[in-house]
Amino acid sequence: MEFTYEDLTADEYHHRVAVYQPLTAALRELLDAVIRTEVDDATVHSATETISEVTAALRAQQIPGAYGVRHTAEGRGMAWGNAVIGLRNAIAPPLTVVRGSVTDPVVAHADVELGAAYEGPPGHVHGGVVSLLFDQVLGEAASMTGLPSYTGTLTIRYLRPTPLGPLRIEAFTPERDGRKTLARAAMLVDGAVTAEAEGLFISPRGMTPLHPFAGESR
Ligand SMILES: CCCCCCCCCCCCCCCC(=O)SCCNC(=O)CCNC(=O)[C@H](O)C(C)(C)COP(=O)(O)OP(=O)(O)OC[C@H]1O[C@@H](n2cnc3c(N)ncnc32)[C@H](O)[C@@H]1OP(=O)(O)O
Repeated sequence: MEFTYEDLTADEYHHRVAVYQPLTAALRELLDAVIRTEVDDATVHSATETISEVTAALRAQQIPGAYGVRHTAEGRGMAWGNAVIGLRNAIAPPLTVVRGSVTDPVVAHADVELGAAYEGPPGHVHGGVVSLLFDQVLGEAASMTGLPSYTGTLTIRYLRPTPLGPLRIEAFTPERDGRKTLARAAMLVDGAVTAEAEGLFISPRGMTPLHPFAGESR
């Protein structure tokens, strides 16, 4: 697995954010519209053709595979294809994880609003999506102990169905033991817990330690 660096100035970085964030937001709107539309067949056929044309235009110049996990020389994370936080990924909710201090009782949190694209049970969030969100927030909380870590084991306790709409995830103080870190988190809707998660995160041998950090993912 390779993490790459992009030699971007801060201005170039912000320029790319300004270019791609609206594109991703527009596509996210499109995903929602496709699920909820009730227009006639001719309009659907016409929309399909238009979308194919847009896709062809974007494919005119492409990288060969996935986006990868890139960082700027200043250390800004650019996991822009990431399934949960990717700035260029319209299927990412998107989640912005706000990290505080590793000594805070809630070390990290994320607020997100999930719409029709994340449905499992009627009107409620798919269980796999709940797990997806927890994985990212727990992983970021675990990595705040100084070692970036991969998920070894993830256990979710689904206490009640989580309705689509706004929700919050809070991660609590992680417990590090060498290369292993235990992280816990809760999912809340209107202040009531709908699910709890516990994950064991393991840092592969030889992983470069991070300085403890605060801020936002992406
Ligand atoms: C300014 C810059 C900002 C940067 C900001 C960065 C933020 C960064 C945020 C990242 C946020 C990511 C959030 C998403 C995280 C994913 O989604 S990661 C993707 C899913 N996970 C994977 O693909 C992991 C796949 N597995 C592996 O790569 C390897 O099995 C692992 C997990 C690295 C472990 O391999 P290993 O190091 O060779 O393990 P090994 O030496 O055999 O065992 C070490 C210890 O762990 C235990 N262990 C090993 N595997 C497991 C397991 N699966 N379960 C439980 N225990 C295990 C062993 O029993 C052993 O325990 P002890 O005997 O020491 O007590």
